[in-house]
Amino acid sequence: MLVLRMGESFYTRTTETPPSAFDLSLRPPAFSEFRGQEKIKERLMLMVEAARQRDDVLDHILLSGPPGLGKTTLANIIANAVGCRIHTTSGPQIEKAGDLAGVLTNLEKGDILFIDEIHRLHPAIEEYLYPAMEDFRLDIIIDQGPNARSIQLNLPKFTLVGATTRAGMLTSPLRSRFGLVNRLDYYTQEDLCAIIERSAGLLNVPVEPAGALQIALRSRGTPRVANSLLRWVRDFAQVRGNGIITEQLAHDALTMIEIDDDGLDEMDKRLLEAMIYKFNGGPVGLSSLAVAVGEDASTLEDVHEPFLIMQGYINRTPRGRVAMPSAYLKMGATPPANGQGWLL
Ligand SMILES: Nc1ncnc2c1ncn2[C@@H]1O[C@H](COP(=O)(O)OP(=O)(O)OP(=O)(O)O)[C@@H](O)[C@H]1O
Ligand SMILES: [Mg+2]
Repeated sequence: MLVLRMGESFYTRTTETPPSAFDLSLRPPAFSEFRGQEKIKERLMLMVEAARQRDDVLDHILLSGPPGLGKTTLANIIANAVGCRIHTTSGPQIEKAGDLAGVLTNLEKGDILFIDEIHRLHPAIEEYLYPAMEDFRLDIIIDQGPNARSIQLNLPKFTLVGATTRAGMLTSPLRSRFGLVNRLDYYTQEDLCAIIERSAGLLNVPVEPAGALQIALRSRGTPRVANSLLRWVRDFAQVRGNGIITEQLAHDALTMIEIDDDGLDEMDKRLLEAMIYKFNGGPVGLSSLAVAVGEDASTLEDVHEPFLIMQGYINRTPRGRVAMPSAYLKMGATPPANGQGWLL
């Protein structure tokens, strides 16, 4: 139950950290410009079409996956496709039940409520979401003690789009209330090349296909990384070249910021180095690794680890993280002959 004291008012805080102008200008506004994630796109387009035919509101949608793969972008595309307003907030921003009530009572029929980092919602607040999602109802208690009165607010039918980098941290009651759960995957080189060429077009920078490929190879399967590397290469091309992004120029530009041919950055390499030399290949716990490399554990888990696991450099076992043979080779070390570490 939501408890509001008399005189306390609902208020909305739907302002998340604004994305940079650069991000906004490159964000595809429609499904037709959103490259890759074909299965997810197809499902979402079908849902939008079905709702349109029935003149109904979209079912709730969960988008999960590592940072920078397009969750926020897709939420905005969905809102554009249904032609409704999108209200954006995030798990940590909804501190009190009143915050949620403020957000929910601001919605109009068909609106999209986008909750980023939904896994960080407070469990007590999550409970108010259940009836809101299922029956479009909010149960509120006004005042306390003998004056307490219960009020039920009917909400307009809305669509909740939740985004999370940690689908595993969502409680099952919350997860089960989403009609469609989508997990975004890392992008292929081909898709990344197309995204880079599109962004380059918007930025008015000529890019040769081989130049785009050099950037794509180092983008860790992530459009956000691709766009920020492109921005750096554009600066480099302007100052050190003739403005055109060729293969050689992209290579020189990316070498200057120490991103290797496999897209590993300094922190990835520090992580592998620590695993191999400090922890003898593992198994090692996440918090020990975080201390060893001087990085926040959740950043390691959300950003670095999924990519290193996908590339086969490390593995996650019940006893901790272990370095795989390719990690040893990458760092110029010899994998242990007895398989200690990675075979555990
Ligand atoms: N499929 C795509 N095609 C073109 N550009 C894309 C695509 N996906 C993402 N982008 C670009 O990548 C950037 C990051 O995407 P977005 O902000 O949607 O990621 P996110 O999954 O919400 O990340 P986070 O988990 O950090 O919030 C955007 O600026 C957008 O321009
Ligand atoms: Mg986002």
